[in-house]
This record gives sequence, C-alpha cells and structure tokens, in this order.
Amino acid sequence: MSRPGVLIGCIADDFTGATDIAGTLVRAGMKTVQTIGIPDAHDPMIANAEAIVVALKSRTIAARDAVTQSLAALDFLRSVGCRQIVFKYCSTFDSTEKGNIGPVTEALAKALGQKVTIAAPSFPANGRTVYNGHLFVGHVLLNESGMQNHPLTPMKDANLVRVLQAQSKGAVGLIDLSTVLKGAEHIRAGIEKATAEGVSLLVVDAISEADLRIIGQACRDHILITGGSGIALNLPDNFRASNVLSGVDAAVLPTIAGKDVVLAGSGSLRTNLQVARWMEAARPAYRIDVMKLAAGEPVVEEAVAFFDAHADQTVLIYATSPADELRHVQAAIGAQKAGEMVEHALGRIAQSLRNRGVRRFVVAGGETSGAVVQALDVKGLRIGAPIAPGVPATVSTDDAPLALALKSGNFGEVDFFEKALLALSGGQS
Ligand SMILES: Nc1ncnc2c1ncn2[C@@H]1O[C@H](COP(=O)(O)OP(=O)(O)O)[C@@H](O)[C@H]1O
Ligand SMILES: O=C(O)[C@@H](O)C(=O)COP(=O)(O)O
Repeated sequence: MSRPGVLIGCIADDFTGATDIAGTLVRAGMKTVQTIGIPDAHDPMIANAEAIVVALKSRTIAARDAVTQSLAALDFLRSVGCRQIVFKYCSTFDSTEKGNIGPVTEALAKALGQKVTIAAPSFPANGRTVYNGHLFVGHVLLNESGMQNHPLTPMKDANLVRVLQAQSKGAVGLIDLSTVLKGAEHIRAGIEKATAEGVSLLVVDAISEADLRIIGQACRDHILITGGSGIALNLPDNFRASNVLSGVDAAVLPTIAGKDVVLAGSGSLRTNLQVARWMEAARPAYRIDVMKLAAGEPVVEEAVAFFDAHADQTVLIYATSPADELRHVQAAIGAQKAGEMVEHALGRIAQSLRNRGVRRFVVAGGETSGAVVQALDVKGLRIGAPIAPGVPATVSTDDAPLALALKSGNFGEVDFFEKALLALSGGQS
C-alpha cells in the first residue's frame, strides 16, 4: 500500500494540549508528530506522519492574533494534504472573556466552508464530562472545580452554550446526551436540524468514551471538528475503516541520557498537590518568589545556583502557589504581567540548565510548557507512550534530542513528577 499522506491535522491552542491530543492519536495507532509552531511543508520531521499536531501558544493571546495564527496553521495543514482538521482546546474550555475558542472556530469553519461545527471538550479519562451543555470536572461543575481561580483563564460559568455564545457571532446550540445515546444517525439528524435553524456551533454532550466514539462516527465527514483530546480517540478509526493507516507501532522512543529537572509554573490544584508531595518526600525544591522577580532580584541565577548545589539529585523549580497567594501577587503585579514574568524566568532557567547537561525536562503547566519549549528552541516532538492520561513522553526531533514530559496543570496523580522522571529515563512508569 502506498503511503496515504497526512490524514489528520490538529491545531492546538497550547503545548500541553498539543501533546495530549498527539498522545491520543498515537494511542489510536497513528504515526503522529507535534510541531512547535508552523514548520516548513518540506521539513523532514513530518515526512512520514499520518497525523500532525501544530502546537500554538494562542489560548490567552488577543483573539485576532489567535485567529491569524490558527488560519496560518490551517494553511500549512491543508498544504500537506490533511483530510480532517481538529481544533484542540482545553477539556476545561479554558478561555479568556474575549475568546478565543469561538473566534478561532468560526474563522476555521469559514475558511473550510463548513456550515456547522461541533464543540466536544469532554475528556472522560480525566473526569471532564459534558451533560446538558454543562461541563463537569469530576463530580463538580467547572466553576466549582478550582478552575474559577485559574491565573489566566478563570472559568466562572459551567454552561458551555452560554460561554461559547458570548465568544461567537453565530448561534450556538446543543446536541444533548439523549440524542447522543440514540446513536450516530440521530446525532447527524440533530446537527442537520440545528443547521436548518441557523445554528452554526453545537456543544455536544458526552459523559463516556463510548459517547465520544459515536460522536466521532457521526462527524466522520466533518472536515473541522473542535474539542478536547477525547474526541480524537476514535477519529483514526474512520480512516482505519477505509484501510489507509500504516498500522506501524507509533509509540517507541529512544532513551535520552543526561541530567533531569522538574519545572512547575502551573497554578492548578493538582500541580499544587504534586509540588506538596515532592516536598513531603524531602526532595530538593526551589520556589520562585514572584515579588522578588518583579523587584528585579536575581531569581533566575539563584534557581540555577540551587540546581548546581544539588548536583547529585533531581531538583524541582516551581512558581506554583495556592490560590490565595496567587491572588495576592496578581493584585500587586497584574495577572498577565506576573504570568509572563514567571514564564520568562522558567524559560531562562531551562536554557541555563540545558547548558549544564540537563536533557530530560518534566514541565507542569500549559503556558509554562510553551515558554520552556520555545526557550529551548525545540521545533518538533516525537510522541511516546502515556505517562498519565493526557500526558505522553516525548522526545524532541532535533539533532541533540531532549526528553520532555509536558503536563497540563490539572493532569496526573500526585506522584506524577516521580513517574514522569522514571518514564523519561527509560524506566516503566
Ligand atoms: N506564583 C505565581 N504568581 C503569578 N503567576 C503565576 C505564578 N505561578 C505561575 N504563574 C503563571 O500562571 C500561569 C499558569 O498557566 P499554565 O502554565 O498554563 O498552567 P495550567 O496548565 O495549570 O493552566 C502561567 O502564565 C504562569 O507563569
Ligand atoms: O484538554 C486538556 O485538558 C489539556 O490537553 C489542556 O489543554 C491542558 O491545558 P493546561 O491546563 O493549560 O495545561
């Protein structure tokens, strides 16, 4: 069988989200490459890919910039022949008050000539489900899950129809669970009916992977699909059904020798627990004091000196702090500015540590991962086996490869850092 070319192209609005969906496609048996930004169409790293995930850092930037970047990613993906496009955003629908999920979806749909587009953020493996248009995290509504305190994208409303409507020009509707449970034909009929009524965006309920599978089947012919990584789990099946996948084992990565480090810039509840667990085990940890950073003190140099002083151990360098401390810092400095300062500092620290022989990086936080990966000048990632749901091991595609675990703030069990370090060093996680 001749190589069918790239089948699925994803545009991810942050870097951990990108590795999440890339890992999902790999698990589903597709040879997948994650690019950091938009590569050249002839870049050798994408030569044998069946799926390409373009990682953007567009979740919290101005909506018009997010649209421009996403359309450029779309142009690239179409130029290499992608047959289906997935716009991947967060399973907790992270967005600022002014976007960007609505504007980017509408711009992509317009460019692709698609009248109605689904929004399916549900990710049951990580406890994110959508019921009657409301997003739950575990047993609680999104706005009670800790996400209401997110440093950059506080989510204060769990009603996704309302949230998406506030960001969109077109009308937003709902395909509810009772329709999903009746099967793909009923979902298609529901989509057709909504389209006839002038709806152009449809939040779709899903509380299980089985629901997502049916939705994937129902939207087999949609050239654009949007959602979390859960929706991608079954998309490869649509291509498998037409016998165009190579079937090669997609997840074998080389082991990367060198030192390692954990960098945490997420403010999420789960990362706070993971940091606490590290300290309970009395492992070395350096806390980035954001007020000192803002005052121009040499925090980056201190963090690097801390690393040097613990040469025979793995260190954690973190800015992660509980919600009340975060609020205090944000009130003093401003949320956006504080976030940028922390990201910049962690990026510089990552550069210095690479110069000291660090080759394996565990990074917590989506924006944080974006900053670190860009500072390390990584251009692409090969995707390996999962360390936790939504977090695969990865190895950069360059000549001096780095091993990276890019973790969404809220993903992973409390011992994730240990597991990730083990997985990146070639051990079993
Ligand atoms: N102590 C802190 N004070 C202010 N901002 C912080 C602090 N710690 C982290 N941040 C910022 O909060 C943001 C966290 O976002 P992100 O890395 O995407 O984490 P998550 O994956 O949990 O969303 C980043 O911009 C980061 O720089
Ligand atoms: O869908 C998800 O939950 C993740 O893939 C994701 O996008 C993570 O974003 P951050 O929590 O900002 O890392």
